[in-house]
Amino acid sequence: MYTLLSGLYKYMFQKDEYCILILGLDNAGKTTFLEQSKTRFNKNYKGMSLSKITTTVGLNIGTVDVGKARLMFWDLGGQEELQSLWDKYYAECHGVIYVIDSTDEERLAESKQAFGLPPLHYSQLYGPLGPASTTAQEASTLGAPPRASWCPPGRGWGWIPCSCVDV
Ligand SMILES: Nc1nc2c(ncn2[C@@H]2O[C@H](COP(=O)(O)OP(=O)(O)OP(=O)(O)O)[C@@H](O)[C@H]2O)c(=O)[nH]1
Ligand SMILES: [Mg+2]
Repeated sequence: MYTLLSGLYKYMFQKDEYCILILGLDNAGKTTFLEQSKTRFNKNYKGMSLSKITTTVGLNIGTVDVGKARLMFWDLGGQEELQSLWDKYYAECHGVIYVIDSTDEERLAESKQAFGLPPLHYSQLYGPLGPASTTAQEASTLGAPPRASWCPPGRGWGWIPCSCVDV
């Protein structure tokens, strides 16, 4: 009886958990995105002032509940010396959000290079990365690498222009 009830409870209330990496160059807006997501989706969360966000050394972890899903975000530091740590998290994550500051044209090439990691890293990814929301051509215009080099075959991907400040 206990097993039955606990199974029913889990079915009704337990959320599916997914780990999402937030990557991108330093100053791209990763932590701002995480703070805004927590503020927007977590009812009782009192967001910190965006002006108080400083560069991330290590990682920030944030949880956001969306419907029956619990998203555990890992926001990693984007400074060059920290980028070598990114691939240590791929095997554990279900998806990646790669943040690019599209107004920082001088660093678009650098951003593309930082994400254009060897296919080996990406083959460790599993789970859908999200619905396709734009074409490869549009992505390419903004400096994103061609899909084949950064998204494993059969995985979903999307390209979503947004602002994390004017929301
Ligand atoms: N205009 C504008 N500014 C933004 C946006 N997102 C972030 N910023 C600003 O960009 C700066 C850097 O934001 P962070 O969130 O600290 O960047 P980060 O990617 O976490 O940087 P690291 O922790 O160093 O890797 C801050 O001054 C933010 O206010 C945005 O959507 N629009
Ligand atoms: Mg940060």
